[in-house]
Amino acid sequence: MPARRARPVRVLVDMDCVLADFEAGLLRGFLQRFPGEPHVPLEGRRGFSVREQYRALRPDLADKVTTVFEAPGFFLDLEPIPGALEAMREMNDMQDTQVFICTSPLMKYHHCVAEKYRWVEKHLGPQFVERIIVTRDKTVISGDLLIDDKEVIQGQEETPSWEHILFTCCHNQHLALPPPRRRLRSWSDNWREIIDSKRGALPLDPDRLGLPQQ
Ligand SMILES: Cc1cn([C@H]2C[C@H](OP(=O)(O)O)[C@@H](CO)O2)c(=O)[nH]c1=O
Ligand SMILES: [Mg+2]
Repeated sequence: MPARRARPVRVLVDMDCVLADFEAGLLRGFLQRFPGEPHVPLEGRRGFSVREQYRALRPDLADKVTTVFEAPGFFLDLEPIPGALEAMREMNDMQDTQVFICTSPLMKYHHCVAEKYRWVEKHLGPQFVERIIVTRDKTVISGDLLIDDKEVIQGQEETPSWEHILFTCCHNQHLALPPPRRRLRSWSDNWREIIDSKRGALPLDPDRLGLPQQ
């Protein structure tokens, strides 16, 4: 039997609503900017798109809420999700584990992209800046796991290499996931077990088994 070398588990971690608290920042910004207008409280959020839910509340609110997340400083000032920074550091130090931050830019990318880089440098340091992947299409990025709050992730690749782990967020917490789909409820949940569940599927490492190398 040809011996194959083990490869690390590659984990792609989404940024907004997984590392950075987009939803809380958005609500805070909306209330500051439009104090007299109706808003959607976090416990009332449904569906990925903030814009669509504000549009349903009142059509002109769609453009108003958009000005909040397109404003300079919005992405840079987001608070980290509880436990996210510690989890990323621990994951990055784990043996046989590769961590990447896999994030999509807004179509109006002007502030968003640079601020995402600055946010990572500020909260996680320069070694994580090297791990940033910015893409509008996450299906073409290869990995074993993608931890992401967006319910459905589609793109050019119909069968992405990763398993999508839905990270729980106010807008997706009520969704019933069809099996075998898995969730990570927060960074206090069992992310280590989820990573380890991918190790069994990897080719065996001959060094560890004491097998001759080829
Ligand atoms: C417009 C919008 C963007 N975003 C986030 C998702 C993307 O980041 P990420 O891929 O890091 O989750 C980014 C660009 O769309 O902004 C939301 O989470 N909700 C929204 O309604
Ligand atoms: Mg996200």
